[in-house]
Amino acid sequence: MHIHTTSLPGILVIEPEVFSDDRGHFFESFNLRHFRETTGVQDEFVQDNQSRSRHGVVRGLHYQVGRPQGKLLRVVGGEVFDVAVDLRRGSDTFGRWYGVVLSAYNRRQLWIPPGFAHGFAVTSGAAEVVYKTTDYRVPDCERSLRWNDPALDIAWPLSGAPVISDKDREATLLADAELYS
Ligand SMILES: Cc1cn([C@H]2C[C@H](O)[C@@H](COP(=O)(O)OP(=O)(O)O[C@H]3O[C@H](C)C(=O)[C@H](O)[C@H]3O)O2)c(=O)[nH]c1=O
Repeated sequence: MHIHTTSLPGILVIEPEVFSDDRGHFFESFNLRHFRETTGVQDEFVQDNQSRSRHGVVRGLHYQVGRPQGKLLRVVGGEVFDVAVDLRRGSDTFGRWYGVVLSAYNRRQLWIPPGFAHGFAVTSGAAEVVYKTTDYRVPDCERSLRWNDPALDIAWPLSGAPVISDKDREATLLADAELYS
């Protein structure tokens, strides 16, 4: 497992060790002891999520106030451009975003600690995203940040208007968003 720091302190890109032979390949997609030892992250994961989205979908930018979720993401089919936005009031990187391509091919994983909004754009025909969270979903705590907020200026690799949910169509701008203290 190789750990890469990013432009946003706390956000990590993880590349698993892949064992290939003439049958195909094997890799440990998650090993709690190894994850904790190599990243130093001690958060506990309590929920696994999986979503499938077609080309051009943007899911996000989502976060929970009061019950922030850390997320460990990977793509098991297709490819996405995955984005985290720092919403921690007082952070040196507040309002800044980090994006990375996650795909079934590159097998990269992304660790996003609590305190960030998260979203992704599907750049393949379809994408299957699986991720662990460090707290449960609490519907009343869910918030949406506008994917195309000019204040964020996220360089989404989209060729046209994305397919988004009604919830995301009504998302909040950063200037009006509830933040993490
Ligand atoms: C997130 C979630 C959703 N749901 C139900 C609620 C809805 O009936 C349905 C779809 O929910 P939603 O449209 O909020 O799904 P996404 O737009 O993929 O939301 C996720 O997208 C971004 C990328 C995230 O990082 C979050 O994990 C999450 O907000 O699944 C559940 O039952 N449990 C859950 O944990």
